[in-house]
Amino acid sequence: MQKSTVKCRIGPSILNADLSQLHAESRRLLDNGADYLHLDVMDGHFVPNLTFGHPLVKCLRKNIPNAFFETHMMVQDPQKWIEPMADAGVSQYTFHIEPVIKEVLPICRKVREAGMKVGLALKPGTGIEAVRQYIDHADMILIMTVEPGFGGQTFMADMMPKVQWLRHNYPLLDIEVDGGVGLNTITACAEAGANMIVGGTAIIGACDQRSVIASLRETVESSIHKCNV
Ligand SMILES: O=C(CO)[C@@H](O)[C@H](O)COP(=O)(O)O
Repeated sequence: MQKSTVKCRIGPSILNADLSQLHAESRRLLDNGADYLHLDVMDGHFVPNLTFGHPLVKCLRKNIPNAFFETHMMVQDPQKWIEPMADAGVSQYTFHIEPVIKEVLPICRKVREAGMKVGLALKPGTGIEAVRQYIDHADMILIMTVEPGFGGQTFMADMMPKVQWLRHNYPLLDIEVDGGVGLNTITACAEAGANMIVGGTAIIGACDQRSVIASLRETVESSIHKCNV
């Protein structure tokens, strides 16, 4: 009988794309093999940067009806945007636990009730113990490998023990890494056990997006395969 296992999925972050061409850029990423789109929502409070909100996601959804949309909510008040993002057609609502540490569980419930998957995100300074009790209420844990707020930063390899701990204890959990992930850093992520890979500048800035996405996938799939033989 085939062992059940996690699947590798590559989700480009569109943060550093030409946002005036968001539909075309998103289409191109999906045509080049992306499994989902990672949409970085920043409110200028939780992080010192501002991007876009549910109105833009809704427009994108109208043009791209079928792709899996993950919103990475880098916002101070994630409760506030659950309904608007569900209405905009978001598939997975990934929020940071830091500003809402006492309300994580009710927020997870509300996200599910609104029809979206739940992702819980951890900043680099947040230890895994902060999320442990909520893992069973989430579909995915996002381990940030840069300080959230900007694309193009240096990958923090010292976040890999968090990924390793999660994979060791939760063999079937979706574990995402985000920040500075590209061809030079994917092996560390894959070996630690990440299966959902967010790539920003490494994919958006590539001349050949298809081959970068394929290489990232190959590295992750070969690690998943090694763990299963
Ligand atoms: O959430 C963030 C940054 O806050 C990320 O999604 C980055 O936008 C990824 O970009 P690279 O670090 O891969 O360039």
